[in-house]
Amino acid sequence: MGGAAVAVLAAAGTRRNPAPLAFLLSRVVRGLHEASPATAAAEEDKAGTRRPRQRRRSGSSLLLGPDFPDTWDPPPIAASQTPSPRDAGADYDHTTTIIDGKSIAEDIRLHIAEEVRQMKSVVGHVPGLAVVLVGDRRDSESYVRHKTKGCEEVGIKSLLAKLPGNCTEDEVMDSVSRFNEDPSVHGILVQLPLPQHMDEEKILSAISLEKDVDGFHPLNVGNLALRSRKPLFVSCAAKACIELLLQSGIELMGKHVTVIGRSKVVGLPTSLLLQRHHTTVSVIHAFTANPEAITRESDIVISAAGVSNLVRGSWLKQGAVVIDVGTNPIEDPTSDYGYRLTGDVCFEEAVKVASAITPVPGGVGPVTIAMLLANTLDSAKRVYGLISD
Ligand SMILES: NC(=O)C1=CN([C@@H]2O[C@H](COP(=O)(O)OP(=O)(O)OC[C@H]3O[C@@H](n4cnc5c(N)ncnc54)[C@H](OP(=O)(O)O)[C@@H]3O)[C@@H](O)[C@H]2O)C=CC1
Ligand SMILES: Nc1nc(=O)c2c([nH]1)NC[C@@H]1CN(c3ccc(C(=O)N[C@@H](CCC(=O)O)C(=O)O)cc3)C=[N+]21
Repeated sequence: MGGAAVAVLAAAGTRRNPAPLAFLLSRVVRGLHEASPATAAAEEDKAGTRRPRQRRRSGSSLLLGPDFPDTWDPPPIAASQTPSPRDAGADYDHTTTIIDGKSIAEDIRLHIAEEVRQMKSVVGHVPGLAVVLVGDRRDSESYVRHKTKGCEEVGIKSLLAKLPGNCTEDEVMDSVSRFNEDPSVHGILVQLPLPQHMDEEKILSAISLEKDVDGFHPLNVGNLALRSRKPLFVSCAAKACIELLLQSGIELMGKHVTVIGRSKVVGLPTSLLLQRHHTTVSVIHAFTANPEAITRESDIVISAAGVSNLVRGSWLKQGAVVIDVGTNPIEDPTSDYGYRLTGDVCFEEAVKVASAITPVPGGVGPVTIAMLLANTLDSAKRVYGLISD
């Protein structure tokens, strides 16, 4: 293979296959929805930025928001026969697409901001997201800062309960209860990991099902797994992985996807969500023998193990698509915060083999945060009767 050329998949206009944004909210939100596309387009024209991409048609596989579950329905024949522009495994002169998660997240935030503005004008309220942060892990503090900034950008009210690492479990439970009862809060996220002396399951179970924007509640996970069921919320990282693939024009149906990791935060919900998109899923975990034999057979590899450089170039089939969820802080005294982030994938090797790959940072992370905002908006819409399910 010759040297890999690298293209950045960025703004909508330059995307090879501007797959319609699997967009939020839309159809069932009368009143709110009707004004949305025109207003957003007008604003973006004014700002000289891009137009929103087309919404998915009814009956196709919507991912985000209330229309989520029809991903079980077979896609229209025409769509399924459309060859992917970068069919994984195809023999071609190699150009690797670097999938730009920052840009995709920015698009999503633009749409959310518009919906929030309309919600405010129609019902006089904005969505609210509450985060419970225990301890002072630098990476957790950084993610929470990103969440707060994201909220500010789209007009979502953000609340933070910051507790010391040596606080009691009851104090954390009290914060959760307060947010459960606060009508201005529509989503609650308890930042993980919690300190070791705390019972994570007990604390997460205390979050009201209707405010479980992380999608960790057993009913949400169970409904994600069951055909014909509708979870209220789906894990933000899982949604981010699918959104990145769809936005990059990668056909999912019938593809062999390997997910590395089986946690409730990423691996498990991602493998379940992928099945709703008719992929064949292999799951690799810490006890899997010879994982590289499985990834080498895969059209798409999604890694969420939390292990730097786990996935080497030799683990990938030529032309595979790589989604690197791993976000691993590595000590680095030369960096401002004393650490830098690496993914699970050895990027320098993988970029030579893959047809498309997400970087770390700037790949899955920003889209995960955008999905958290989307879940919070959906939750508020349910409360204010703007969703009919
Ligand atoms: N970018 C983003 O938006 C997000 C990034 N993350 C990042 O994703 C990574 C995973 O997060 P999370 O799921 O919460 O982590 P967990 O530690 O909860 O889960 C890790 C999973 O990976 C598996 N695993 C660990 N080591 C190996 C290995 N050597 N080979 C194969 N599988 C392995 C584990 O297997 P087993 O079950 O057998 O123990 C487990 O299922 C982290 O780096 C995290 O920071 C997380 C959320 C969002
Ligand atoms: N209850 C809970 N829900 C979570 O979803 C959850 C959690 N706890 N605990 C930790 C993991 C990790 N996670 C990330 C989210 C965004 C970025 C992100 O935005 N990353 C940026 C860089 C961030 C930075 O520079 O610090 C990027 O990759 O470009 C990363 C990681 C969510 N998690």
